[in-house]
Amino acid sequence: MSVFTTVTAEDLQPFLKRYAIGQLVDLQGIAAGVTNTNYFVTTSHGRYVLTLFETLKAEELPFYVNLMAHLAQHGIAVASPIANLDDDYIDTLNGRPTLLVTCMPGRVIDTPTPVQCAQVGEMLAQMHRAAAHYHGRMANPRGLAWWQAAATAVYERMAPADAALLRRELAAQAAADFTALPQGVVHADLFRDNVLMDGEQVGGFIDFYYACNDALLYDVAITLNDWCVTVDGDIDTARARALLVGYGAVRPFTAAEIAAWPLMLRAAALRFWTSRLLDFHQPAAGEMTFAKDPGHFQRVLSHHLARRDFWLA
Ligand SMILES: Nc1ncnc2c1ncn2[C@@H]1O[C@H](COP(=O)(O)OP(=O)(O)OP(=O)(O)O)[C@@H](O)[C@H]1O
Ligand SMILES: N[C@@H](CCO)C(=O)O
Repeated sequence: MSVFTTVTAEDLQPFLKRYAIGQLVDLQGIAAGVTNTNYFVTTSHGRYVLTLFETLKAEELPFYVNLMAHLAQHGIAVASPIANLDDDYIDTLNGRPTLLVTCMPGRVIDTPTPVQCAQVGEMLAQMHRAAAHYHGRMANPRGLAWWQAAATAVYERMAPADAALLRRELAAQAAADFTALPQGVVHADLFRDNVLMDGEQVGGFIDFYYACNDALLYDVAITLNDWCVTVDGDIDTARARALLVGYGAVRPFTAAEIAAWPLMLRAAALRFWTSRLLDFHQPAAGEMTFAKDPGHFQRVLSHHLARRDFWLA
């Protein structure tokens, strides 16, 4: 469940008076998600999603919320933040910072088709273009230094062969330099469960709370590693090609990106291998965790290491 902070209709009515979105008609807790409390809020004007932030503080939110507003203004399929009558996107309810956004069409899908992957690739490239003039800045909080610290915390609990693979890959990534690649704002967590698909179209990208400034190619690799791999962690060629063609038709890959692609796919796998290892071996005290399988991203990485044919464009 993902209602950590309960909201009743009585709580919501005075809150909604601070907005211009009509009268409350219905309030439903949303079961999916593990980080924040989310509710569908239906008013006489339409359907919205209310998020109560359980860990992020109000002062940490403007980068993400202003980014969503910027992208929505440029026609990207993201939920559009709704401002209150003081012209603030971030408000407070039951002791938590809040955000009210438009409800996006579609649903999370488990088994995407190549056509859906192409649409996600196309929207991701459009998102990168639209974010090019976004003024907010955010260093990647889950970059190399974080992977190294996470690995240090879990090495001794890992099987020696797995720990050795992790050490080798961290050394390879420490020697890599992606700073000359095209940079910009990346979502950095565009897994299937952070995209609503409306049939074959992208209904909306959600959950921008890992967004940051980094190499654009990193975002492509993270997305492909989730949308276009089989259950055993190998690339599904048809889905991968579709996603890359969809992306490249909007923002063609540069020669430097093509050269960096094999190592970037591994970096993106390493990012989630290390975070899942940490969640698995060292769940944060008091946090409600549903640890995801770290072994999956170890297998994704191993397949990338064994691969000889890296097709990007
Ligand atoms: N703007 C939106 N329109 C429609 N549905 C939404 C919207 N935002 C969120 N949802 C629904 O709420 C669910 C949970 O949202 P989300 O994944 O952002 O949860 P979270 O707990 O905030 O984040 P996390 O994925 O990190 O656990 C989504 O799977 C989706 O069904
Ligand atoms: N998408 C991540 C969890 C949220 O960062 C994972 O599957 O490990």
